Amino acid sequence: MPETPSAPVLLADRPGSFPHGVLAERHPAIIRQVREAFPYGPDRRRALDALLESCTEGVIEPLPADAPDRGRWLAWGLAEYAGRSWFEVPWLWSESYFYRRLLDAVGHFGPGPWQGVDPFRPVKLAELDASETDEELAALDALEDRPAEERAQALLHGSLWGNRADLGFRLSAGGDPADPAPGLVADDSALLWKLLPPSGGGTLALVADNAGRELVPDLLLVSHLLAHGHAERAVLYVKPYPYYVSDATTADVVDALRRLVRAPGAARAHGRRLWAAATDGRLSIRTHPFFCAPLPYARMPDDLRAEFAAATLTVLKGDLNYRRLVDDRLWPPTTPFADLTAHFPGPVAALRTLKSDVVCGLDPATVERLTAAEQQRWRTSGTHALIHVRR
Ligand SMILES: O=P(O)(O)OC[C@H]1O[C@](O)(CO)[C@@H](O)[C@@H]1O
Repeated sequence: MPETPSAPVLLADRPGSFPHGVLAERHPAIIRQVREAFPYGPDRRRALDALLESCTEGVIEPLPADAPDRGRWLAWGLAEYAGRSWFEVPWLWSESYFYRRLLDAVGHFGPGPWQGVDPFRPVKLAELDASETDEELAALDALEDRPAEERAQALLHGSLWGNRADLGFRLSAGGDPADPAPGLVADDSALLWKLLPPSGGGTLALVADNAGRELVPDLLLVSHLLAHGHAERAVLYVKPYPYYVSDATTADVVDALRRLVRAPGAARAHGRRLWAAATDGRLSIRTHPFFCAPLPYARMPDDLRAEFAAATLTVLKGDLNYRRLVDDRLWPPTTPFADLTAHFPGPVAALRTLKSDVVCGLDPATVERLTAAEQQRWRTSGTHALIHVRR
C-alpha cells in the first residue's frame, strides 16, 4: 500500500474557522448552560467562572494534584500543552480537555455532593422525553410488515441519521439523484451487509456516540441484528464519564432501554429483546478510559485493540469517533478510507453525519457537486451523512 502523505492537524487558531467557533462560542455557551441547570453553590459557580475565563482568555492549566487520571492526561499530552493557549494546540485535544475540566469544575470526580452527577443529564432526559422520540418510535410499527432486509436497511439509516438527532427510518438509501448536493455522500452499506449476513453469527462491536435520540436507534439496530442472526453477540461501547455534552454513558443506555420497554408497539418488543439480551450476555455494555482520550484510534491501547480485533465488525458512530478514526486532519476528501484506517485491528465501519471539516473516502464527482452547491458548508452543516466500511 502506498503511504498516505500526511495532512495538517486541525487547530482552532483561525477566527472564522469552524474549530475556532467551537472553542470561542460553543464552550462558553456550554458552561453557561450547565451553570443554569443545577443549583450549584458558590464554590462550583466560582470554578465554572474560572473555567470560562481560562478557556477563552487564559491558558491550559494542569489537573489538580490529586486527580486520579492526572498521570494518564500527562501522558496524553498535558505535559506538553500545559501553559499554552487552548487555541494553539490540536483542536481535538483542547475540546476533550475542556470536557475533563468542566467535570472538575462541577465536582463530578468528588469527593462531595456532586460526585458522579452528570451535568448534561437534564439535556439528555429532555431529548429522550421529547414528543419527537414518541413519533420516531411509533414509526417502527409501520416497518413491521416489511421484509427483514428492508427493515435492516431502514434501521441502519435510523442509526446513521440519528447522529443528527433527527432520525426518521428512511427507506430510501440514496436520495434524489437530481439533488445538487446528495444527502448520503458515500454509501458502503452493501459491504456492511456482506460482513454481517443474516445468520452469520459473530460479534458486533458498536462504539456509541450520543445518548437519547441517537442511542435509541442504535439500540434498535442492534436488536434487529441480534434477532436475525447478523450477529450472535453485540458489545456496546460507551463513555466512562459525561463527555461532549450528549455522549452516551452506561446510565444513558439504561435510560434508553427503559424508554423502549415502556413504549407501546414494536418499540416495546425491541426493548424487551434488548433487555433479555443484556441479562443473558448477548448484549454487553463496556467502556474504557481511552474513549475520552484526546487521541486518534491509531494510538489505542493494546487491551482495547485486542477487543476490536476479536469483533466481526466494529461500527463507530458519529462525528467525533470519525475524527479519531481517520485522525483529525484536513485530508484531501478523496483520500481512501481504507488507507486512513489501515491501523484499525479489524473490519471497521463509520456511520456519521458530517459536522466537522474532516472527511475522506469521497469520489471526485461528489466533492465537486457538494462544493458547487454549498462551497465548504457541506463539511460541517450536519445535513450530509456517510457510511464507510473497510473489510
Ligand atoms: O456527536 P458527534 O457526531 O460526535 O459530533 C460532535 C461534534 O460536535 C463538535 O463538538 C462541535 O460541533 C465537533 O467537534 C464534534 O466533532
